[in-house]
Amino acid sequence: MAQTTGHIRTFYDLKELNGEQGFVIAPFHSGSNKPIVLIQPDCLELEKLAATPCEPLNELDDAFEESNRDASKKEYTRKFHAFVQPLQEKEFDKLVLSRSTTLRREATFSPAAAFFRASKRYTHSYVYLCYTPQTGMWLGSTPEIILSGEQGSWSTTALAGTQSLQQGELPINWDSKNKKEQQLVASYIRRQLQTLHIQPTEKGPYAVRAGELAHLKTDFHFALQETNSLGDMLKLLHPTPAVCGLPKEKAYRFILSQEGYDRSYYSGFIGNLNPSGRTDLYVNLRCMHIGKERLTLYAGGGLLPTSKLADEWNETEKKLQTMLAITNN
Ligand SMILES: C=C(O[C@H]1C=CC=C(C(=O)O)[C@@H]1O)C(=O)O
Repeated sequence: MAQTTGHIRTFYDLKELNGEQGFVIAPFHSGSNKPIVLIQPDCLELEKLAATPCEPLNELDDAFEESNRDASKKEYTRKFHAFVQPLQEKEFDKLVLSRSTTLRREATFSPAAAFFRASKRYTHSYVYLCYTPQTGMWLGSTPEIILSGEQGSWSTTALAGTQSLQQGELPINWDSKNKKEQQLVASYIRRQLQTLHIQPTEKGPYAVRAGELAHLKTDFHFALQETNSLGDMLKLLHPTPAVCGLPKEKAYRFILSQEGYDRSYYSGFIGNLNPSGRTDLYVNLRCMHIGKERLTLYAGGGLLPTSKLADEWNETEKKLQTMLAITNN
């Protein structure tokens, strides 16, 4: 889908999405040059656009690429200790530490071809390719729903804990760290829904696939009497402890000040918002920013006081593979 005419809508508070309809891309944290962007499509047949010359990627890309340097293993190690210490001192129950890595964009790289490769390969995930002048171009394959539904029937999920598939199959056993990591997300979601007097029905936790990885997931199903406050609900859910931490506000501030780089649209959310039709919004994970000269890939992982540096680093490496695997033919 595409919006070919009119102004693109931008917002700085999720509440402003109440009553709005369109395709949304929201950052982890919205600020002066990181708006929540709402595309209101007027064209659903992209073939018709093929004849229209494309605008070149705008200047934002250069600034973007400048501010997103790689976090080396050394830098990651320093941050890992800076995150684990307050966890061990019980200031936080959970913190998600993430990083980005940058690759040179090869002349042969085609965003559309990468999108089709991802769609074919990641049948269990939501695969998107999105460009707006405000956000630049993003491609992702995410396993995590933040809010989906239509009419009276809605759902959200608690997805956390990571293991590799075992000979292509879902693992049966999960260690206590992974279980705890996911339980913290599930109990946060329960609490947030309770503040709206919502008593969801639950399914899980159960193991699900995301590319070559497996996660633990709990589904929460609930009814909504009216759908004009989806922005309020998103504000209540985002950022979940699958990408942020607990306690929420304190963890959010800690990450913004200590993670040392701008997550941009990684770990925000993306998808269709339609209060009078169907909504399907996903946490923006396993994604990359496609710049003029560089590709910036993102990945993070939930830390608990017991987390081990080598395991967490390896987990981010594996998550980065999701996008790496589709950048080459
Ligand atoms: C933060 C990410 O994943 C989240 C979703 C599933 C499992 C996660 C984990 O095991 O840490 C993360 O909470 C990411 O992919 O960058």
